[in-house]
Amino acid sequence: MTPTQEPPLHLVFMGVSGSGKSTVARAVQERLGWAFAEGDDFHPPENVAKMSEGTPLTDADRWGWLESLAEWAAERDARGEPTLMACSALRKSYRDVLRRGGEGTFFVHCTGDKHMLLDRMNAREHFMPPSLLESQLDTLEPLRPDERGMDVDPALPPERLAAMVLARLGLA
Ligand SMILES: Nc1ncnc2c1ncn2[C@@H]1O[C@H](COP(=O)(O)OP(=O)(O)OP(=O)(O)O)[C@@H](O)[C@H]1O
Ligand SMILES: O=C(O)[C@H](O)[C@@H](O)[C@H](O)[C@H](O)CO
Repeated sequence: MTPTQEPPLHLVFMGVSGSGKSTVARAVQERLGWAFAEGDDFHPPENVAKMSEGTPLTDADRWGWLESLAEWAAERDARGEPTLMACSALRKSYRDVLRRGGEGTFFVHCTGDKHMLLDRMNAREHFMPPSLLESQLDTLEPLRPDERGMDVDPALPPERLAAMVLARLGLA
């Protein structure tokens, strides 16, 4: 019998702005060395301009951006390569687009205390103003039980979170 090959994993670090998805994704990237896409870098300039001036994105602003991220993963999936991505992926319908990147798509939802996130957003230099956190939280649909993924708490140190993700996936 031919052994069946597992599809490549595509780990998507998701959550509202300031939830630490890029930080934990980079900590995992250091351990695994897989290709990494920073969702912020895939936004068209109009989206960045909108967020910078404190206007939340709409669904219509997000579809093309999500499709470009799914295409990035799908290209690598076709070559049998696993990937890492940081993308807010706030709604289930957005995650449905990202799942087109490959059968092995797995979400890591960074979800923690709102005040801690606000403090962290206030302390950093970034185009996303802290005033947009509220609309991000209003838009957020947490992972449903039938979606492949896990929650992590960004109050923990990034290296610890990376170890938890690797352990959960049997990659430690
Ligand atoms: N686990 C952590 N422990 C301590 N500080 C953290 C942790 N995760 C993130 N931070 C800090 O919180 C801030 C936000 O983190 P990060 O940029 O990774 O969030 P993000 O979800 O990618 O945000 P955005 O989507 O807005 O770019 C950063 O200043 C980062 O250094
Ligand atoms: O869906 C969205 O509203 C956007 O993706 C935002 O979440 C930003 O890209 C990011 O969080 C800011 O850094």
